[in-house]
Amino acid sequence: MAKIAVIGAGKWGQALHFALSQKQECLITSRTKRDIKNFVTLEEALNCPYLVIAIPAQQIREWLKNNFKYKEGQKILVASKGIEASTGEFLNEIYSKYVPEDSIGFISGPSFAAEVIKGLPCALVLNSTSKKVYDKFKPFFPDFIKVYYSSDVVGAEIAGAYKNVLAIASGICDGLQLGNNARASLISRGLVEMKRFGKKFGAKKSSFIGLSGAGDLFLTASSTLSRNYRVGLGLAQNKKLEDILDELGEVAEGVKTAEAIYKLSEEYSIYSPIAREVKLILDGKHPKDSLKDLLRG
Ligand SMILES: NC(=O)C1=CN([C@@H]2O[C@H](COP(=O)(O)OP(=O)(O)OC[C@H]3O[C@@H](n4cnc5c(N)ncnc54)[C@H](O)[C@@H]3O)[C@@H](O)[C@H]2O)C=CC1
Ligand SMILES: O=C(CO)COP(=O)(O)O
Repeated sequence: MAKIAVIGAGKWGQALHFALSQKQECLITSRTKRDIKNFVTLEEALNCPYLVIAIPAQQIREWLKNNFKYKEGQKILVASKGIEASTGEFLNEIYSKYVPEDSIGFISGPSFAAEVIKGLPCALVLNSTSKKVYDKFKPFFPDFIKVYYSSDVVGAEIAGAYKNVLAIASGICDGLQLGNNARASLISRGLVEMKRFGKKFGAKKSSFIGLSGAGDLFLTASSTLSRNYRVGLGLAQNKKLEDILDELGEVAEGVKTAEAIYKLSEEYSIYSPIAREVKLILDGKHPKDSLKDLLRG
């Protein structure tokens, strides 16, 4: 009987399923039936003692409410990266109503699904307030993934969510052909910005200079493999957001997360100029006007 199951068969769920199938049998489930080895019903997946949940951040609250009942002893790994836009709540806060804190972990770090599913090497961080969660999940991972431990759940979550917004900004920067200097400036100021934001919520500085922050930011903000970066490219071409997202056909968490960061920054008086401009561009501001405001500010 399989011990571990992935919930959500999007790009990341499938890549994690591939990775976690290297050393043991791993089940997978999603809303619609897929032709994937070891695809099972949701009920069967939920009976496993180890679950990896890879559904988009904005859908998690509803999904938990409708489908999830924690079983004593279960360990949960959350693979999503985003902040809920309607409430500004972090994922660990949403999950805390369903899963005991010592039984849940959050994965972060640079990891394009398209490379993981080819078995290319990468390094991730498993963030949990309980090291036991890391000790339990680590043996499931294949040799091509190095998994580090951190207790900074909030820092990892903020870094993973914020970098998606910065990747949109970077895509806009490249789409406008502003050059390599501009992109490097944007990324490094973005790193400072996400660290400042994280500090307000108790995140550790080290998470931002490590894999969860700089690692994932450098990756996502400089590659067309990133959906968020591609959203930025589209915005720079004055395409409508709706059309960009339709064409993408996959989730770009930065779109909703920009809204969440904007709201939280207003509420807590945090200076977040890049995230703010991304939110305004998503709402229709011209990217060139944003650029002028950022350079002036
Ligand atoms: N693709 C990647 O390289 C990586 C993605 N992530 C994160 O993983 C999460 C999922 O991303 P992807 O799998 O890439 O997105 P995707 O767009 O490829 O797939 C999303 C999946 O979630 C499912 N889903 C959507 N709404 C649902 C609901 N209400 N109930 C149940 N399932 C639902 C969809 O059916 C689909 O299978 C995101 O938060 C993303 O930021 C994290 C690391 C890498
Ligand atoms: O989080 C990711 C890589 O670590 C994936 O980024 P995108 O969602 O922008 O493709």
